[in-house]
Amino acid sequence: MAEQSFQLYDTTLRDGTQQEGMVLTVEDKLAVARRLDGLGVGFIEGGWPGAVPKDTEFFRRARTELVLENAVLAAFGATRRPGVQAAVDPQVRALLEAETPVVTLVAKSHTGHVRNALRTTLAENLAMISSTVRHLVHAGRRVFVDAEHYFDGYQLNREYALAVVRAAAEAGAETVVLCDTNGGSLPDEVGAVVAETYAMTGVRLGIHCHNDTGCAVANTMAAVDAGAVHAQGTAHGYGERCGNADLFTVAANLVLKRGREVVPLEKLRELAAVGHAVAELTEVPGTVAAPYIGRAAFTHKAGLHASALRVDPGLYQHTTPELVGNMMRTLVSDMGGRSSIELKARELGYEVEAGSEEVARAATRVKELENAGYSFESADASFELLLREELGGEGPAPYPFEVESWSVGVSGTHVGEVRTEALVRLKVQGRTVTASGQGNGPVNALDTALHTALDPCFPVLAQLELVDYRVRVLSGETGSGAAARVLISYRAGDRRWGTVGVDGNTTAASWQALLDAVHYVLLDGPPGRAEEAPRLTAVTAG
Ligand SMILES: CC(=O)SCCNC(=O)CCNC(=O)[C@H](O)C(C)(C)COP(=O)(O)OP(=O)(O)OC[C@H]1O[C@@H](n2cnc3c(N)ncnc32)[C@H](O)[C@@H]1OP(=O)(O)O
Ligand SMILES: CC(=O)C(=O)O
Repeated sequence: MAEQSFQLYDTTLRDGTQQEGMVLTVEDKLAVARRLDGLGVGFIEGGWPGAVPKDTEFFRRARTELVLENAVLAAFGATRRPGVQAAVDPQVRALLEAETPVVTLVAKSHTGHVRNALRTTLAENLAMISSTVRHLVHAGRRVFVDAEHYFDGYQLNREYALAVVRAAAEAGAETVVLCDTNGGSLPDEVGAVVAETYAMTGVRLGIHCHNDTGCAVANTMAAVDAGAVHAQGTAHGYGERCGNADLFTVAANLVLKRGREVVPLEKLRELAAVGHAVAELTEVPGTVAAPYIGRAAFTHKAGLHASALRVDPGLYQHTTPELVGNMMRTLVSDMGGRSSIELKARELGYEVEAGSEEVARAATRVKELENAGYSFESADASFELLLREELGGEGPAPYPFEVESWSVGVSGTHVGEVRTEALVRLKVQGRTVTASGQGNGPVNALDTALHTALDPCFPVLAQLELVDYRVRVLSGETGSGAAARVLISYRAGDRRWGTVGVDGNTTAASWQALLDAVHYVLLDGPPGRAEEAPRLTAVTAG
């Protein structure tokens, strides 16, 4: 196929919203469109005006509220109904009233669908495609045709599927997009059908894949390799049933693996940020292990991986994370060794060497503690405290307060009122401070009491916000017989970190995790962490 300009086409706002659980307001859709435009995608399909009232409203508001710098807006809809003129078909009129430069028409290309779903003749379906495309082109629209069920239709009746492609192109469609609507095709089949279709029609082809065999991205890449010059997808692969091809993965693959700059390289660096922003807006998170942009995409847990990564990150990474706005991370766990500790320590800002005794001690302690039920993967603050103890070389760091005692009481009344009260007794700067706190449970009450006691002396603690609390019962899983592991997540400004506690008693495990958080902040963890300062000096400064 001769070199043709490549189109990256996003259908998050149409096919993406066909995903179970995805409900977007017009405001959400406008915001998602702005983020995708910022990424530099070529086309944004906004919805189906005339069919979905919210989408009609989206296109109405888009005229004044959506200023796109990169993308061209497309309205999606069906060909005219059988036996009706395109000009008077209300849905075709709604497509024109959306006033978008591009209209994408879904058209049947599978004879079974024409006969059984549309309940019309094969000839009338071709006429529906031709007349609708001509009508829209005549009205000044660029028209793309999504040939629905193309791959299944091609297997059933190749001549008819090809006739649909020709009819659309001859009527003026700019691109005919071959759709694996049921998502059941495999890459070799998709590649072969795209190549044959191009060889027999010479029409500019696109690809739209669903993920029902887990092959939507692979099928899209196979289609591109076979000559498709327009690829459709959705953010995070959102979409009907198992979803669509993930547009973020497709974009990164095309740019980094095929050298097709479907988005500029500098925009690709925003891929992860755009992915997270879209997930926030839709409230449907992408998967942690999503290629390129997932939190785990460049995260390393195994010790042997860490040991090679110290020498050369390319040894366990297929590309450079920064190219897609991601970063390499190391997890500390019982599956790591000294190299994992070194890499994690460096990530946290400490200059250490895997060969040092301190690092070896930290690695041993992590293995022992994890065997006793701790988990440091998401408790980076607790790990940093452990590391500092080892690097300081003098046992526990000198915290600026001591715990004398703590207690929690839960009481109830005959009318069902439940009261939880915590009492803490601390030695702060030479004085004994007693404080109480109430809460909706023991952790909340202890947290309140700690803040009441400490915030007046250490105002930085006021920024510490407990955002998540998880408890896992460990019966029989650990060497020590400990019963509960508590993980607490905190936020201060835009920083997040976690702590861990393990004990036979859930409240005592929670108290450990709460104390770690306070210690961490007071030993110059976030907030107010001095990024530039060598971390080790802070240990001795206490
Ligand atoms: C493969 C895809 O994902 S394409 C996108 C699919 N998206 C959607 O369906 C979301 C928006 N859809 C809707 O709001 C509604 O289904 C509408 C407005 C399109 C149609 O609503 P209704 O008229 O109430 O009918 P219903 O939802 O039962 O759909 C059946 C009708 O659509 C027709 N139809 C089905 N596929 C097509 C098509 N590709 N082109 C034209 N008409 C079609 C059927 O022939 C049937 O028409 P009939 O009632 O005149 O016999
Ligand atoms: C058009 C479309 O969404 C499909 O065929 O899957």
